[in-house]
Amino acid sequence: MTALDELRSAIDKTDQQIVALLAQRFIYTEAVGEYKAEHQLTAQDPNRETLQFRKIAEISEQYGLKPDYALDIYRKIMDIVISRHQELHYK
Ligand SMILES: O=C(O)C(=O)C[C@]1(C(=O)O)C=C[C@@H](O)C=C1
Repeated sequence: MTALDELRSAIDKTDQQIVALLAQRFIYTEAVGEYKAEHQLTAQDPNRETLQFRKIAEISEQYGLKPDYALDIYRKIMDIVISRHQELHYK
């Protein structure tokens, strides 16, 4: 195995963990979406997002990750969640 193969194998293992956690997160956000639809709450909650983005930036710094990288990824994740909540709301 070359050094490149070893690095790619480590990336594959990490991707497996990321996707498993992402799937778990979407299970929770699906339940939030059902709750919101039932209680007529808006799909997006900017105050909650502000708190989350602050926390995500802090955690990124703790792990030596550029906060902008994590914030970009989380913006995308939350946009997907918001679209899904809108779907649940109007179904
Ligand atoms: O906590 C909520 O209210 C959610 O809908 C979940 C979530 C998230 O993915 O974390 C998604 C959209 C909201 O704008 C805020 C947070």
